[in-house]
Amino acid sequence: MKKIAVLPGDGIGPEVMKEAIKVLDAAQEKYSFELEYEYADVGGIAIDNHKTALPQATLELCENSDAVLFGSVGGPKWESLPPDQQPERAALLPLRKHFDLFCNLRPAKVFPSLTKSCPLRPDIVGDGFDILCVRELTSGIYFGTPKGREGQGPDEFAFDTMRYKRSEIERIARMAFDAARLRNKKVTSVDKANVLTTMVLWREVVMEVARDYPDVELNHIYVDNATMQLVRYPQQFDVMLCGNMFGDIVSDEAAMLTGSMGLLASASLNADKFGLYEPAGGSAPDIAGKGIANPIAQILSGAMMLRYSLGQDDAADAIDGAVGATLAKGIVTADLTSDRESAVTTVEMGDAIVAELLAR
Ligand SMILES: NC(=O)C1=CN([C@@H]2O[C@H](COP(=O)(O)OP(=O)(O)OC[C@H]3O[C@@H](n4cnc5c(N)ncnc54)[C@H](O)[C@@H]3O)[C@@H](O)[C@H]2O)C=CC1
Ligand SMILES: CC(C)CC(=O)C(=O)O
Ligand SMILES: [Mg+2]
Repeated sequence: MKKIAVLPGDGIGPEVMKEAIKVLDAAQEKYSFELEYEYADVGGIAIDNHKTALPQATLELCENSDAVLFGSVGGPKWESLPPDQQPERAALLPLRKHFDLFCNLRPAKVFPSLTKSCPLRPDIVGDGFDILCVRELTSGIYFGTPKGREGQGPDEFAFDTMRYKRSEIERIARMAFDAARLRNKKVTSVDKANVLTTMVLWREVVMEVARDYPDVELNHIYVDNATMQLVRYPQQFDVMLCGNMFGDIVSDEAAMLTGSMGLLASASLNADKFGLYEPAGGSAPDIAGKGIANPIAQILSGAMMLRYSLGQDDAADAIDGAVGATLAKGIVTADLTSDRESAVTTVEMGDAIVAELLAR
């Protein structure tokens, strides 16, 4: 029996988490394994209930679990709090740091039946693309110190520090090259080495690591060009290796190119392969509570958890297959169609994926 810390969080988090658990329950039934779920508050709901975004009990639950399934945190209700008490900065970033989850995998792949939902022109999207964004998650400008605000009036200023250690770049680069070896053997390192000193070091270290992977092609691209090339010709990319901030931005763009933010799952792993699994998107306050959020990113995050932390590859493959087959039947949530009348709800999408999984 494996223990899973389930942290639904805020906004659409609890809605999509319910569907992911439903699918994981069906997978257990079909593939005869057992998961024990323990739920805990995180983010805004934890501020409301426990006066802190990351209660000690939640952290201890994660420490005592085999994996963490995370929804999303944050929203307008908590935006007026001091920045360092807001859910994203006070819960998600500390969780990532605490478990040293430096490797964030975000696979953006077009489901064949969704080429119509892709915002690119049909002649550009063609048969689709398959990109793995490998994002450094525990360093860079999101974590560098000092950061702060000083002064007053027109002279008031604010600053963040972008900092990367050689060892931090090396370990994420190795993850990217290892991943590329199992795919199409191409790494594109996204940087801004023409301007940022940290990115000069980034490029140097990536080139050094590349020497150990002569079978993998390495390219470098500046981040501004990368975001443009993604919409011009996404098929040119296999593995995109990014620092923390550029990976955050590039992966949202890649998600939308597959049809919706609600499709992009992610795994955040440490060196021991302990993982936190969450959709790449946020709490989507604009649609929260309406029952229309796409649960697929959360469901596929559950599948990634089965694959990377729990050794249930067959069940993970079956969930991936059931999602693809459901979409292929034309069953889509509102984010994937302009014909809102035909869209299914969050719950109906979860039910359809469960039915497909059990029928396979
Ligand atoms: N990992 C996390 O917990 C993250 C939390 N956030 C937080 O979430 C809040 C909202 O952030 P936004 O910038 O608006 O980004 P967001 O990703 O929550 O939403 C951006 C757009 O994508 C849509 N969207 C996202 N997920 C969807 C889904 N599953 N189905 C259908 N549509 C979906 C939303 O409706 C919205 O129009 C903020 O407080 C932000 O800080 C943002 C990103 C990650
Ligand atoms: C909310 C941020 C802390 C993170 C984010 O946008 C992300 O990880 O995609
Ligand atoms: Mg983001």
